[in-house]
Amino acid sequence: METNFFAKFHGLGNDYICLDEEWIDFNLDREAIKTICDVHYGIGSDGILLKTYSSKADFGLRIFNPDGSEAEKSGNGLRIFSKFLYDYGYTMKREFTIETKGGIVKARIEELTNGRASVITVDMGKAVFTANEIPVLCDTEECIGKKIKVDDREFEINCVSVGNPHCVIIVDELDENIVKKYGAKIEHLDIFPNRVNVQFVKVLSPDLVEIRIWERGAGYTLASGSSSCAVASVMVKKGLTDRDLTIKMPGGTLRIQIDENWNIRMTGEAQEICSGHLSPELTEQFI
Ligand SMILES: N[C@H](CCC[C@H](N)C(=O)O)C(=O)O
Repeated sequence: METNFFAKFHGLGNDYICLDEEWIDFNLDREAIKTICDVHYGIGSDGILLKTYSSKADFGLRIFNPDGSEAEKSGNGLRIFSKFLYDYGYTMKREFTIETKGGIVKARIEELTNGRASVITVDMGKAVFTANEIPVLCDTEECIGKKIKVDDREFEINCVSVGNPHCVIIVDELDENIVKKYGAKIEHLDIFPNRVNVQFVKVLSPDLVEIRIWERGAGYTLASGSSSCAVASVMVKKGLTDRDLTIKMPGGTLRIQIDENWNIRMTGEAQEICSGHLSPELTEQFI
């Protein structure tokens, strides 16, 4: 590994830049994150995955959104990070643990293609519906099937945490314009003290749903692993699907399995895009 080395990956079109905290010579602060994630002043990305030391798991991971905020969990991010660890020789194991701000998860390299990780499974932890653990301000213990009004429109929301907070809205038809207009407003509602990720979901069959995503701190993305975990948990809670289901997104599909104790397993692909070094003219701004 060399100083300021980076590798860029995507998980179903949700892209991330991997950095190793032992190999960066600048301060990865809010401004640095926003610049690196900017498509004009930086590389461009839906976020940064920073490899850190962990005393509790095999590896540590910090997850940053392109607005500079830090997330507790990222499903696509965890598959990508697992691939980064395996492909770049940080581990020879096919199964290992990763400590995130939202808890310790277990990753498994399911398939290799040409010796590189291609399909990864992550045990993402448990779905939590208790309102004050999400958090969401709500007059009942759980915020399931609650009606809210946003400007001129009413929505029925179902809130869940999978380490990071989510607001799931079931619709008959998916409309990208609605997602972009109201996702941004819902993200910042006062009832969500830490903001929230928003998903609109259309049920297609007992084992297939389609979603559109507005991510906290990132906006409209083509796919989201933790969103898929959140949606699957709400679907099972409301009895709308099987416990083993496929989530269809613009960027592709993920398989999610929810067990009787609300443990979530996510399986899907991750692909490398490019690698290289951040130039001194970029990083010297942040020393
Ligand atoms: N924006 C999210 C983190 C990234 C989630 C998404 N990219 C995924 O794959 O789970 C948050 O602030 O909680």
